[in-house]
Amino acid sequence: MSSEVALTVKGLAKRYYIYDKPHRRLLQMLLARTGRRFYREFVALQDISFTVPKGKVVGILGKNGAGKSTLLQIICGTLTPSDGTVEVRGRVAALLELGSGFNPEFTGIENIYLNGQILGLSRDEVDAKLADILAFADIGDFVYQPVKTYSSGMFARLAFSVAVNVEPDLLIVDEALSVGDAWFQHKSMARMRQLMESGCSVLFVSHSIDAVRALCDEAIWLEQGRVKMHGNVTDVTNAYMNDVFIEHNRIVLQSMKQVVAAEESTSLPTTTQQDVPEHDHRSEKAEQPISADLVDGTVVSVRSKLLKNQQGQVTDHLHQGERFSLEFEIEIHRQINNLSLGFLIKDQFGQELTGESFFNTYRKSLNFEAGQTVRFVFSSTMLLRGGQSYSVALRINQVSQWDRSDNVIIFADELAMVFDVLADTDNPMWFMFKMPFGVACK
Ligand SMILES: Nc1ncnc2c1ncn2[C@@H]1O[C@H](COP(=O)(O)OP(=O)(O)OP(=O)(O)O)[C@@H](O)[C@H]1O
Repeated sequence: MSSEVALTVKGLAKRYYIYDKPHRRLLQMLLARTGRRFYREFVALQDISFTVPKGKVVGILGKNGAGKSTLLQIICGTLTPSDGTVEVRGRVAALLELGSGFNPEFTGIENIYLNGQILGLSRDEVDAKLADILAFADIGDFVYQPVKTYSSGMFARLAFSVAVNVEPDLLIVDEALSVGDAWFQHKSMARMRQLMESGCSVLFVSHSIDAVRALCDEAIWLEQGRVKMHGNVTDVTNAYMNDVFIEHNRIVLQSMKQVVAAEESTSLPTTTQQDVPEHDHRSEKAEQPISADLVDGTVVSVRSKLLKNQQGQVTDHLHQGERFSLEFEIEIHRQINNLSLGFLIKDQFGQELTGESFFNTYRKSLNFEAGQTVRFVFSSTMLLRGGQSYSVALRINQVSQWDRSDNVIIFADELAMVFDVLADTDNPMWFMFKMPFGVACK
C-alpha cells in the first residue's frame, strides 16, 4: 500500500446466512455434505473497493440498512468479511457503537488503559495522555466508577476522549457525535477538526448531508450494500439528496392520496417536510458561566457572556425570527489601544455561519485605560434554521488597519456559548438561514 494511502478496501463482501428456524442451523451442520441448503443468504455488502488518502476525510452516506455499520465494523476488525481485504496504515481509533471496546465492569480509568492497550499504546504512553483524556471527557469522579453505571452521554464523552487523544492515523466515526449534550457535540467536533488539520485521516459515517458537506473531502454513497457513487462531496451529496427527496415526496404524496380517499370533503392536513429533532430544554444552562480567565494574565478578562432573548432575559434558546442580543462584558487590566471584540456563530460541524465585530461595524477600534469595564452588545434577528444548536466563538483583538494586516488576537474562546434555535413547524426551513425576500408574480 502506498504511503499516501491510509486505508485500502478491496473487493469487500459480507454475506449473512439466515436460518428461519433454529433447528435449520443444526440440519445444515449435519447435512451440509448432501449439498442441501437450510438457510437464506443475505448480502449485506458486495464488491466494495475504495481508498482513503492520507490526511483526507471521507464521508459515507446511505439510508438505513445500506451497509454502513457493517463496513465500518469490518474495517475495525470486529467483523470478518466473507470476501475481500482491508489494509490500514497506522493506528486506527474507532467510535462505533457507544462504548464498543469498553468493559462495562471496569471503571472509566481501567477502560482508558484497556483501550490504550487495544490501540497499541504502552502503559507509560497512556500515563502520559491520561490527564488530557480526563480533562476532555470531563466526567469528574465518575471515572472511578464502573462504566456500566454511566449515562450514554458520559459513555460518549469517555469513548470520544480516548479515541481522539491516542493520536490515531485513521479515525473512524459512526454518528457517535450525535450522542451527548449540545455542548459536548460542539467541543468534540472542534477537536475532530483539529485532528483533521493535523493530518489524521477520517472515515465518517453519517445520515446528515450537512455534516458530510461540512467535514469531508470525498464522499461514498452506499446503497443496498454496494457503492452507488464515489467522488467529490458536492456531486455525491447532491445526487444522494435528490434521491432522498424523491423518496420522501413519494411517501408524502402517497399519504396525501390516502387522506384524500378517506376524507374527500375535508381539507388536507399540512405536512411539514422537515425533520424536527426533539428539543432538549436545558434550563440549567440558562445563564452561561462567567469566565474570569485572564487573557495572558495581564490585559483583559471576560466578566460575562450572555445570550438574551426578545424580552431581554438570559436564555439558552431562541425562536426562529426572534430578536436577540449577545452581550460580552470585559474588564481591562492594562491600558490598551486599538481593541475590538467580535464573535462567530458556528453550527455543530464547526462551520462558521455568521459573525460580527466592533471593528467590522464601525471601521475603527477603541482605546481603553486600565480598570475600565466595557460591555459590547450585538443585537439582531435570529434567521438561522431552527431545530439545532449553535456555538459562539468569542475573539478580542487588537486591530487598526482595514486590511487587518496588524490584527492580533489577544483572547479567544472557541466555545464561549452554546444555544439552540427552536424549530418552527409552521415555518419549516430547508436551508441554513432565512434571508427576507420580497415576493412578486408579474
Ligand atoms: N447479524 C446479521 N444477520 C443478518 N443480517 C444482518 C446482520 N447484521 C446486519 N444485517 C443486515 O445487513 C444490512 C446492513 O446493515 P447495517 O447495519 O450495516 O446498515 P447501516 O447502513 O449501518 O444502517 P443504519 O443506518 O440503520 O445503521 C441490513 O439489512 C441489516 O439488516
